[in-house]
Amino acid sequence: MLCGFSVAFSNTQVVGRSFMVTGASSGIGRVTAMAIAKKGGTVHMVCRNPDKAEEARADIIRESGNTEVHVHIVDMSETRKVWEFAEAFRKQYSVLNVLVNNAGCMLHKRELNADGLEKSFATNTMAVYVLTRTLIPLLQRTGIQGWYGQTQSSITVSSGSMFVQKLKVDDLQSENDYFDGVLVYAQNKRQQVVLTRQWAKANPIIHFSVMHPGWVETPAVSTSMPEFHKMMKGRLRTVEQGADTVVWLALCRAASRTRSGQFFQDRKAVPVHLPLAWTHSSSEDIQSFMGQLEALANAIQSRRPDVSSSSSTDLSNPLLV
Ligand SMILES: NC(=O)c1ccc[n+]([C@@H]2O[C@H](COP(=O)([O-])OP(=O)(O)OC[C@H]3O[C@@H](n4cnc5c(N)ncnc54)[C@H](O)[C@@H]3O)[C@@H](O)[C@H]2O)c1
Repeated sequence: MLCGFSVAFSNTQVVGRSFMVTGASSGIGRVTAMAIAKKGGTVHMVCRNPDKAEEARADIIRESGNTEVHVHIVDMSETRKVWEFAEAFRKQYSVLNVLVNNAGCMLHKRELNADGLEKSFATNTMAVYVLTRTLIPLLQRTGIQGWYGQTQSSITVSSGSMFVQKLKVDDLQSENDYFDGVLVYAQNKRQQVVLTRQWAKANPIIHFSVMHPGWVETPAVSTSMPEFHKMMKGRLRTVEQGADTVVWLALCRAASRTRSGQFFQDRKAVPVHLPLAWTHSSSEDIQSFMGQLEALANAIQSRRPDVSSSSSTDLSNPLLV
């Protein structure tokens, strides 16, 4: 079990550095936002529920004494809203040092967002893709502007469930088979791992990482996997233990000196496939996946605003035909 932060790390201060954490009002995201605030960083909390977000913000300010904590209300399942938020943020702020893609969900019913995308995919994959892609120029600019010797980073909270999934490229919207929310979630988490590798290759100035927090006592587990939660009672990690590697990746210089694009567990880079696994992807599949995300993102960006208010169940949606 983890034993907490190392001595060198406990001396880290990040005053003046700017961090964005999605899903920051509860669980791992909230602990991460708190840890950053306590080290003096500016925190941008991206949350869906305004009341929970304000309650978390007030708690973080009270406990950390840091008032540089800001709330942005965004429903990450709504791809166009994510893009609009990221665009506005990129224009409004001149600095972003670290992006933590933490918001995630496991849904047990297939539902579509206003863009016609399946909501688990939209939240876990498309939101991460659109937010990161839109903010990469800001992360790069921040590096050029003067954080010499300090790397800008993007961290994505994936899951160990991705180990049982091979990237599937022929049904990103989970239209063809019975909708199994656990498998769809695991597939999305594999997609995050693939994305991280591709971004690392394409953007050498930024440090990309993706990680598994372990199995953690959070609302996500108790509400989405009640049976698993019951079975694991007393054996789940505390939320602080679950957030440890995210916080380490976000704050520690040693973390940003590791090779970009890797998957971390307990502060260590580990292989993204189990021994003898069948989960390796061909380069054609990876290119197809990246191409599909790019096409979806471009289609959403180029749509006229009046079209985005169409019905969430509109199967004639141009994005999906
Ligand atoms: N708890 C675990 O055992 C575990 C294991 C592996 C991976 N994870 C991952 O850790 C991350 C954090 O989850 P957690 O365990 O802290 O649970 P949590 O439920 O406390 O946190 C999830 C956060 O994501 C936010 N979120 C979900 N959908 C959103 C949406 N549409 N728009 C905006 N925000 C949204 C929630 O509001 C919440 O703040 C998730 O990505 C999850 O998949 C958790």
